[in-house]
Formats: sequence, C-alpha cells, structure tokens
Amino acid sequence: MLPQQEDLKLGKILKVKDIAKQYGVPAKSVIEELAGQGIEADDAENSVIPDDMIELVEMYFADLYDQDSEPAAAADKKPAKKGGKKPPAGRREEHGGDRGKGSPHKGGRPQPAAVSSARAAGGKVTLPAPIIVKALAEAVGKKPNELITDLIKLGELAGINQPISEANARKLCASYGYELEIGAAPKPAPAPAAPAKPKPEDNPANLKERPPVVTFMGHVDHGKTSLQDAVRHTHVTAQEAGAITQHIGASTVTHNGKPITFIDTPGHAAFTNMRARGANLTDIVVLVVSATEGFKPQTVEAMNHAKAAKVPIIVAINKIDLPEADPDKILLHMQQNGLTSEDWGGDVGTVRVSAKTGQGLPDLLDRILLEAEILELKANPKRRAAGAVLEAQMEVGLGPTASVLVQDGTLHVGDTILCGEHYGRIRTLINDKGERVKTAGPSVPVKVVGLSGVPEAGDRLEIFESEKAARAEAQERVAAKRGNMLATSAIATAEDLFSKLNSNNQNSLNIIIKSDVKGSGEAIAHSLAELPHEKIKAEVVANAVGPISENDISLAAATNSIVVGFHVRVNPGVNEMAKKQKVEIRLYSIIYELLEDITDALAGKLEPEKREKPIGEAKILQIIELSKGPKICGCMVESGSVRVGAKARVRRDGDLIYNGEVASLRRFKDDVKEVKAGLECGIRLDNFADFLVNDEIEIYEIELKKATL
Ligand SMILES: Nc1nc2c(ncn2[C@@H]2O[C@H](COP(=O)(O)OP(=O)(O)OP(=O)(O)O)[C@@H](O)[C@H]2O)c(=O)[nH]1
Repeated sequence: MLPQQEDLKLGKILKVKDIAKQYGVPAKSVIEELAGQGIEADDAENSVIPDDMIELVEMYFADLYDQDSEPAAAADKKPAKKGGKKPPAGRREEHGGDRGKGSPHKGGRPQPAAVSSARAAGGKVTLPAPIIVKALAEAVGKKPNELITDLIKLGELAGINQPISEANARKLCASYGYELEIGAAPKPAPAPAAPAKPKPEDNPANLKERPPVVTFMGHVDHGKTSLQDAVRHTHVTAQEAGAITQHIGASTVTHNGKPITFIDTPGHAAFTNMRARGANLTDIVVLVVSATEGFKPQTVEAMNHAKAAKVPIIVAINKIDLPEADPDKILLHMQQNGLTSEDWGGDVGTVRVSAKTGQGLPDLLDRILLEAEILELKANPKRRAAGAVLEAQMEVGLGPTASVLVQDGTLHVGDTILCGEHYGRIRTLINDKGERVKTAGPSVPVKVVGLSGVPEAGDRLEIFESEKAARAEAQERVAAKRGNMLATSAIATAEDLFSKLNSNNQNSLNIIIKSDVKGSGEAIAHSLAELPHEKIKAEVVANAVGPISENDISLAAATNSIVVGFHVRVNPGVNEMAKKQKVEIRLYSIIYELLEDITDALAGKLEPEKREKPIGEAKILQIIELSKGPKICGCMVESGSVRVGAKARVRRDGDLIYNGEVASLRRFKDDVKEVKAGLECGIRLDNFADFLVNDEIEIYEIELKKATL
C-alpha cells in the first residue's frame, strides 16, 4: 500500500485526492487507475504517490483525462471545461458505479477503442505484431506489472513498452483464458514530427569555424582552477570552499580575437564520472601538471580519459615560479606515460606556465588556438541546436535550469527542447557572464531556463517542433524507464519502497544527501559507495537537490537516516524539528571532510572491538580467614598492579578455576584501590573463596577499541 506519511516526500507531494480534484473524478476512480498501473493505494484519498512515480503518474493521468489524448471512444462525450481536464461525463458515471468489480478491468482504465475492439467475445484477442506488454495487458484486462511478473516466470524480461516474443504472448493469453490472434503489423507510423532532426547533409557553405572547447584536467591542487581563473581574469579560486572545484561549469575567453570555451572540471577522484563527461564534450584537454610534483594518479587517469576520447592533449607544466619547479622531470614523466613532448621531438604541445605570475599563459592560449586550427573545428550555426547538459539544478526564482554546451546549430529563446526526460520552451538563456541572451551558437555554454524538471548532467539537448511532441517523447522515456524498472525488479510497489525505507538495517548507515547541484550529489553517492563496506556500508536513501527541509527530516526519522547537506542551507525551523525527532544533520562544503566524517560515523556505528589488556599478576601466599565475611587471599603482586574492579582469573597448575573481578584490596588494615608489583596485599575476589596457596591470579582489563571499517 502507499505510505500515508507526507514525510516521505522530499519535494512535491502528490496525493490521490489531488489527482481526483484536478480531474474532477472520485478518488475511488483514481485508486482504480493507480491499481491498474500496479500502485496500490489502500489509504484511499490520503495515499501519497511515491516521489519517483509522481512524474509518471501525472503524465499517465494527463494522458488519460486530457482532451489532447482522449481515447476516441469517449472523446465525443467530453464536456468543455476550463483547462480541458474534466473527464467525460460517461466516464464519470462509470467511475461512480460498480464498474470494474470482478471484471477483468478492475484496474479501472477505460479501454481505448482500438483495444476493446481487439478483444472478441469468444475469448479471442487480436493484436498487431509486435506484441507490446502494455497493449497485451490492456487486451486481457491485466495489470502490466502482473503480466511482466508472469512473463518473468516464462523466462522473458520486458518493460511496459517493450515487445515480447509471440510464443510467450500466446502462452500468457492461454493462461488468462484467451486465444491470441496476431494481426498484420501496423503500417509504419507517419514520420514523426519530432525530434526535428537536423538535415542530414549540411550544406558545406553553411559550415563555419567554431571555437574550441577546452578542459583543464589533472591531479588535485596542481592548479586547474587557478589556471582557468588566470585565463579568465576572474577569481574563482578564492570563492571555492576548500579550494576544490565542485561542479562543471563553463566559460568563454577571447584570445587574439578568437573565442575559446573552457569547461570547468573538478579534480577530486570523486568526480571521475563528471570528468569523463567533460572529456567527451571537449575538443582539447589541457593536462595540468605541477612542476614540483610531476605526474600523479589522477594525472594519469585524466590522460587516459582524454586518450580514450581521442582528444588531443596539451600539457601545461604549472607552478614554474616555484624554486623547486623541475619542468624537465615532467618531460620525463610524459615520456614514461606515452606522451612525447614537442621539446623532445614528439607531437604533444608542452607549455611552461605559472597561474600565479601569469607567465606562459599567452603561449598556452596560442597553443590551444593552433591545435584548434589543426582540428579544423566547424559547425553549422543555421541548423537546429544540439548540445549536452553540463550541469543542472533547481534555482530559486528560475525553477529547473540546465547549463548546456551547444555543440552544433544555434539555440534560441522560444525553442522547444527536450533534455533527457524533461522538456519545455526556453524562457530565458543566460550566458557565462550572467547576461540574458537571445541565442547561443556552436561551442557556446549557456544556462537554459524553462524545462519541466532537472535533467541529468550528460543528457542530450534536442529541439522539437512542438511542445506536445516533446512531451510525448518525454512521456515515452519516463514510461520506458519505469517499464525497465518494473522488468528488472519484477514489481516495485510503493509498499516495497516503504518497507525498504523503513528497514532499520543494522549493517548500514542510512544517508539522505541534499546538495546544491545534481552532479555533486551524484559524486558524493559515488564516493560513499566506494568506502570500505565489509562490515557496514553507507546506504543512500535519497539524493536530492535543494535546502534541507522538514520533509527531509521526516524521511530521515522514518528511515533512521542522517541528513548530509553539501553546499546547502537548512530551512528555518528545520534544525529544531531535527532535534525533536533526533535526526542528525551534517553540513559540508568540502567533499574530503564529508567522506572522512561519514567514515568515522560508519566506524562509530560498529560495535567496538573488545580487547583484553593484562595489567598484573599475583601469587597466593596464604589464605586468610576472617571473623566475618568470606576468606581473602594474602598475595604477592609479582608484576604490574592489582586494582579494585579489575578482572581477575585464577589458575591452578595452569587450569582456569575462576574468572571474575577483584572485589576489594587490603594493605595491612587499610582498604586500598591499587597495589603495585613487589608489594604484598590481601585480595578478595568477587563470589569466590576456593583458592589455595600457590594459585596464580592474572589481573586484566577489557579495552574497547573503536572498530575500523
Ligand atoms: N606558486 C604557485 N602556486 C599555484 C600555482 N597554481 C596554483 N597554485 C596554488 O596551488 C593550489 C591549488 O590550486 P588550484 O587551482 O585550486 O588547484 P586545482 O588543481 O584546481 O585543485 P582542485 O580544484 O582541488 O582539483 C592553490 O593554493 C593555488 O594558489 C602556480 O602557478 N604557482
């Protein structure tokens, strides 16, 4: 069943009653529709749609009740309504009545005309090849996920929108009491209006030189940000917390009248994925190597990314202003790593620079432009834009925004775009200087405002003819993703999700990540997954963009998680709520610190390791009877010391005869706490008096050692 807790939401909350209100249908109908999609909503109108399904559910209902996509059978009955969202009167009646109870259409979705006609009265269903899971499910009145589960039992995996083998389709139909007749394959659909593909052959006359796209790569602290800063004449380094670049951005610099686009790329190993993306977008890599340190693991890793992407490398030997700089050593390291410098007769451009003094920077920019000239980089600014998302986030006042690198064509305000699963008309374009622009041509980085949601870094940007077409494609992508999820996880019901979240797994530290941009959140999750996890592991329960909110705390309380904020603030009042609900919030701006702390927290969650520490030995010399109370033994402390409260083990001829504690100690007539080696004393052992002369007493303590991962 769906969780009732609103707390499970990290952002938007969508309840059954919201959907019912929006489309003017009874909650019961919504519940039936949800059930038809494999989402149980036992708590009626207050059931909350799980976060990861909101988009899908919204699209599903928009598709179901919207005028644009109204099933033909019901469309003519549909009354006009503001916004066109009202369901047809006929349908409302259906929902109001007992329809569905006990019928194969219990899921409640009215059968689209094509499908209902496909099901003959005599238990025969007719469908065109290829047989798609969704169509077959509708035809036989099953929930798609039920059908997928049955299909898995037949050894075939398929998503909701995927085709399945005819043999298995027949077997499934037979098991549901139907006979399957496969009709002729449908005529190929008319060429889709979208995406508006660029003309395959670009008129060579339209190809124009485009700026090179350059990425600085290299080991942490070798000076990537400083170099980029120096070429941009800005001061990004000073603003970066902990002086580590945190996410990919981009900027354009003009040298000798020619623009060069630089993509920022972070240096920490955690950002490997992002760096890989950078390498795939870039024309030229500037491998930054500190003249004092030489090649380091991440230098080699960056070099390998560049080589794999077949991107030319220019080596910038940085920090040559330092007295200990040894540029020749770098030439040797280059050689050892398969990069022969021009200085040594090879073809790898090598420039000695100092981000600090500015020495060599013009040479570096000259070398970049020379490399670009050799590459003959061209694009057609007249065609429709195509590009890639560098970074995306939710921004106050702007909504979802995406930093995009236009790779071909020209992007215009008003264009309809699709990025991954999100679409929209471009409301605003903002360049790297923060200025609003109307267009962005090839190799230009630009921030796009107007998308329906936050895409993933690396998503492609495509132009569509119309918003409707872009939306349809987005729906397809979401449904395909959802279908794949269903296929791989059999049935991912809301109940599964909730029970997973609720499970208080002793072997994991549950973490909710909130970060300023998606890329950082991904990088953190990636790093957490890399932490040693033989005994315990960090489990990311949720990973979202934005400030830490009340919903995050509720989710954390429900899932026994800690909330980790990276470059985000805590909303007002949320700290208090966290205290009340005993939820721990940790804020960071430096990834190293975050990882170190989480490592400590993981270790802290483990049972400390117990270790025995010997502290002394004593030998029993005589047994002392007392007028009252149990006997005590008169001992010589032979090594270390004996302490009250310490653990004591008595051995006789090597055999263990007692294991307990030192109850009290006496020196002459006084009670004492400790007696050191070389002294005699009276020892009373806790609950034991059967000792004999010559018994050996070992005194020890149990030390608790912090567990390590
Ligand atoms: N003396 C000297 N110091 C430099 C030079 N370039 C960078 N630095 C210093 O080296 C340190 C690291 O520089 P960054 O530019 O942050 O290095 P980075 O490679 O971008 O580091 P990450 O963002 O952590 O990957 C800073 O303290 C810089 O001031 C240089 O040419 N000369």
